[in-house]
Amino acid sequence: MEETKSRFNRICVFCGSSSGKKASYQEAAVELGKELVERRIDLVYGGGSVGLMGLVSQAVHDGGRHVLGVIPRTLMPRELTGETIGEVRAVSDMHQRKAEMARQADAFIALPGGYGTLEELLEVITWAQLGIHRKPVGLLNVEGYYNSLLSFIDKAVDEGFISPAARRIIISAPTAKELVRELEEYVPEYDEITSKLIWEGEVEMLNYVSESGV
Ligand SMILES: CC(C)=CCNc1ncnc2c1ncn2[C@@H]1O[C@H](COP(=O)(O)O)[C@@H](O)[C@H]1O
Repeated sequence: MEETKSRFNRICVFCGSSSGKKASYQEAAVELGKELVERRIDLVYGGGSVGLMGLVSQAVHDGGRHVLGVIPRTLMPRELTGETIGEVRAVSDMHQRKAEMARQADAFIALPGGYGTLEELLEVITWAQLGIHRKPVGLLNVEGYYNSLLSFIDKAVDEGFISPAARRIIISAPTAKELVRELEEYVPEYDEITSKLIWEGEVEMLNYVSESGV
C-alpha cells in the first residue's frame, strides 16, 4: 500500500455506537480507518468497541496507527462499551471527553450515527463558527445518509439563520478518500470579528489553533 504523508497527525472520528442497518455504513467505517492508515494519520475517538466506533478503531489499529480512545469513567465497564483498543484516556464526564477529543485532533470527521454523533459534529461546527478552532470538519455522507441534514442546513441559510460562510465550514463527500482529500485542501475563511475573540476557561485551555498548527 502506498503511503502518503498528510498535513494531519491525528483525526477525531465521531460515529454511531450502533452499526446501522446497511452493510455500506460498516464498510465506510472500515474504509475510513484504512484511509487514515494509508495517509499515516492517527485516530482519536470516543473509546470502546461498539458499532461503527469499534470498526473504525480496529481498522486504524490493525493498520499500525495509534488509536486514542477518550472515555468517561462511567462508560468504562467493558459490558457497556466493549474493549477499547490502543491507548485509553479516562475523563470525568461527556463534556471533558469532547474537549479532550477536540484538543487531540487536527481535523474532525463524522460517519453516520445518531444523537451522540450529531451533537459532537454540531458542536465542533459551532466552535469553528465562533473562531474557537480552525480545524476542518468533514461529513462522510455514506449513501446520502446526511442529505436531509444538509438540506436542513441549506434551508437555515436561505432563512437567514446560518451565514453562507458558516455553511462552508462543513465539507461533505460520499467516500473516505474524497473526504480526506478535501479536508487536506480546506482553507478556513478569515473572519474579522471571530478572529479577535479571546476565549477563556476550558475552551481557551484547549488551545485549538496554536497546538494543531493547521
Ligand atoms: C451505556 C451505553 C448505551 C453505552 C454505549 N454507548 C456509547 N459508548 C461509547 N461512546 C458513545 C456511546 N454512546 C454515545 N457515544 C459517543 O457519542 C457518539 C455516538 O453516539 P450515537 O451512537 O451517534 O448516539 C460517539 O462518537 C461517542 O463519542
